[in-house]
Amino acid sequence: MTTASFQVYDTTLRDGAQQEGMNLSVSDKLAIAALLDELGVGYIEGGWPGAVPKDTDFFARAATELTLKNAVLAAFGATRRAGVRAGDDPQVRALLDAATPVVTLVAKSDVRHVERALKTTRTENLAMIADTVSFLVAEGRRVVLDAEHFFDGYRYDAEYATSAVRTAFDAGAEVVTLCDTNGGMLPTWVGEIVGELRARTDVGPEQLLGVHAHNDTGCAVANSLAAVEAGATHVQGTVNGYGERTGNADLVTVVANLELKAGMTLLADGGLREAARISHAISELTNISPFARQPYVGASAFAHKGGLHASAIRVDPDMYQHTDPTLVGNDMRMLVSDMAGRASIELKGRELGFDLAGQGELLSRVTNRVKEDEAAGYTFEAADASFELLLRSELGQRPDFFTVESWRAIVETVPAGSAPPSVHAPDAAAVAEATVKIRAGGERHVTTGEGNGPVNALDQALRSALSRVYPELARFELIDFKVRILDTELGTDAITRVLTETSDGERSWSTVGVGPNVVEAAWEAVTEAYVYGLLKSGVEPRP
Ligand SMILES: CC(=O)SCCNC(=O)CCNC(=O)[C@H](O)C(C)(C)COP(=O)(O)OP(=O)(O)OC[C@H]1O[C@@H](n2cnc3c(N)ncnc32)[C@H](O)[C@@H]1OP(=O)(O)O
Ligand SMILES: CC(=O)C(=O)O
Repeated sequence: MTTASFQVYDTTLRDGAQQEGMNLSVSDKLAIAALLDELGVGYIEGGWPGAVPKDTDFFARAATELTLKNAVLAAFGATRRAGVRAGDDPQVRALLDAATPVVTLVAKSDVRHVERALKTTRTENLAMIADTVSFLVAEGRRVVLDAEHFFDGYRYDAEYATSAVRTAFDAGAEVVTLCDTNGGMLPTWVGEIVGELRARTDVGPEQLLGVHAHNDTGCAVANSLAAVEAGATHVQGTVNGYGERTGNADLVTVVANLELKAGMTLLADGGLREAARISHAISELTNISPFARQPYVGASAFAHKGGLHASAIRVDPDMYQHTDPTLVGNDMRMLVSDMAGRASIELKGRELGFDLAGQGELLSRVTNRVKEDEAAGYTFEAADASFELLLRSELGQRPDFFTVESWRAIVETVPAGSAPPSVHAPDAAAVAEATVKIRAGGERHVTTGEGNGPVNALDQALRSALSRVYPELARFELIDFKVRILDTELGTDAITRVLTETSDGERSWSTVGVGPNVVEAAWEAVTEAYVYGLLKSGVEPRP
């Protein structure tokens, strides 16, 4: 929402859902609507009732299942068809049946679309706008008119595009949204056109010009801001920039810019501070991985890698940050890598709960070790747990839960039937067996494990030995395993890096292993994961 004079209008559930690969259930849409309301937007466009059956259901269920405290719902649809009365057009009636306070109509404002897509006359298109808007207003609806292809249409025939806007206002529309439907505009063009349109159109005090920008030139956010700068007071967009083709203006970025840079107050209840959480929660519901480099709310938006950056940030975070991440619910993070310096290590240490200030010799040692290990193939920015264990070993604080005497793994093929058949050779199955010898709990343990591969077999054998001493280990589960060769020109002879992610059901941690042998690299990553997991479970070491 949303002040009386400025409207924040979300179209994630309508235009966002037009993104390739997005398929939301009605329950997903209801859950997203609740999150958008929490974010504090003023308007939630729920979909196109009467055209998309799921959207018809959404509005029916929303009436009883959705309690909104900040937003109102808008139903989206088109103006009446050519040659019929608005009240007789089933699509228009379906908009009424959705029973929303706001109805948003898409209408043609580019004369080429009127003549070639709608195949009607200039006059009839204006009549379609006037009739449908006035019909809905008479039925007690607040009407937003989305002037499709407005900017392209204005550049082609400004007079006609302007007449579409005037017609909508004259018929009672509260908002006319200027759409960059093809997303081909640049900010200067948008600013000039909105300024010119305002000069040509006598927009009344209760009438708002809006903007709806697609991102095909990568300028959707900039175009939205240019329109606002030129006088638009209703801005449309989608959370995470979802939408048709390359998407819509990312509404969170637009609003964050307007609130944090232009000093406006737009979201109800200080919703901007919840933006990162809500953006990620919506990613979960859309099942589309969050984009780490997304402005403001992305995981990397305030992540610092360069040693020089860290060194200045240690003095003042503002030196390398354009704003305070907590204002959008995000966090500053330090990344440790071969680009780290002593300041990066000190700040990362602080993030992990270690006060390393003033320990110059230790910081140099850890920095050098990180650089050497990274040169050998390790990557600590993707493996925070391995970095903490490295730091602890330099501090003399790495707990000794167990010691490994030796391990071995054998892989062999057996006739199909005794194990699931191999994908490539249906008559045979590859199976693995491993033996580990470790010391833990004051005893020597020699255990074996079987698995569908050597890592799985080693993991089984290790668990079987360790769980006798550390039953807590039963909760640990490997949830991701990534292998990469580091010197591609050597092919199967290359050094291998393994990254693992392990979970205890509540949180997860990442470790890294490197070696000329993939099983050796995996063994290192897996054993480090168990050490870290036991450490964080608060288990007393019993070596
Ligand atoms: C820019 C945007 O993103 S607008 C939103 C786009 N979203 C969608 O299209 C999703 C929902 N759409 C649908 O379910 C279907 O396209 C429907 C139900 C709307 C129409 O389906 P159909 O009747 O089978 O027509 P079809 O999709 O082939 O063509 C669209 C029709 O709408 C007409 N039309 C297009 N824009 C408008 C408009 N602003 N006002 C009135 N009619 C319009 C077209 O001229 C075409 O008419 P025709 O069938 O007489 O040629
Ligand atoms: C209305 C709309 O989604 C567009 O013109 O892009």
